Amino acid sequence: MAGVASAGELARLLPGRVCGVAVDIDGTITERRVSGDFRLSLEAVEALRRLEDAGVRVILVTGNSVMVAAGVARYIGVRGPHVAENGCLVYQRGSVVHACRGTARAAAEALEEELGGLLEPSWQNRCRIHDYAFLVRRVGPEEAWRMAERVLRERGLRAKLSHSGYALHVRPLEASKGLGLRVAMRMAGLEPGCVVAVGDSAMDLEMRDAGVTLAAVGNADPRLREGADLILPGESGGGVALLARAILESL
Ligand SMILES: O=C(O)COP(=O)(O)O
Ligand SMILES: [Mg+2]
Repeated sequence: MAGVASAGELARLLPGRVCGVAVDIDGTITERRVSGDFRLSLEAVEALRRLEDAGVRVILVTGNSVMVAAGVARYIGVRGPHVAENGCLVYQRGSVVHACRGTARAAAEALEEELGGLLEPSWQNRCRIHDYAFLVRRVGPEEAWRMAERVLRERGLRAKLSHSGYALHVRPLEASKGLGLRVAMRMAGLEPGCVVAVGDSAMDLEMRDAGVTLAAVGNADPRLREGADLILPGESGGGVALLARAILESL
């Protein structure tokens, strides 16, 4: 269990000189971690801008589509590269790198056919290529996951299911936020040892595979709190603002 860092001790838990931060979007730089509430935290936006101005690279790492990731990055003003579709796409200045070879499109179509009343396709699915998202209706996420697994098994479709706390994702087997983050760090010339990642859901544990320090926001999913290197003493965007302050003070 990662220690809950106070704002004061946070700086001591960070790598020597932080060169970059990898931040999840929904639940992490939003005001709250509430499905359907996507309002960005203005203190997190300010904090990310201050990090960029101080030369600390900001990389968004999200399950959202590349269009959403690119839009959020543009209007916050963070350079990237940015990781979309839960690690499958890496975007920078108009060009896209496919970190995944496979696509879960056929699996997504099967879920839509068989579970249409329970799984509502995300509006972003029309501009996705590898990873597809569904809003869960009328049943809990665990029940939806079990039903989706059954459909994929019966259809003989091989795909990975993950839940972000906001949507059920069906992904290529090789998909991982860590895969996309490794590609993004390579493009940015950043060593994983000086990058701090921060997220809110169990899917963000995948960022640890990229060799970075992983922080959980204070209100993160318990599985992320358990597996992270540290837990921030603030919720969602408030936690990111505290992390940024500790990084800026350590520079
Ligand atoms: O796309 C989602 O389901 C959640 O997005 P996130 O990865 O930025 O939390
Ligand atoms: Mg999230």
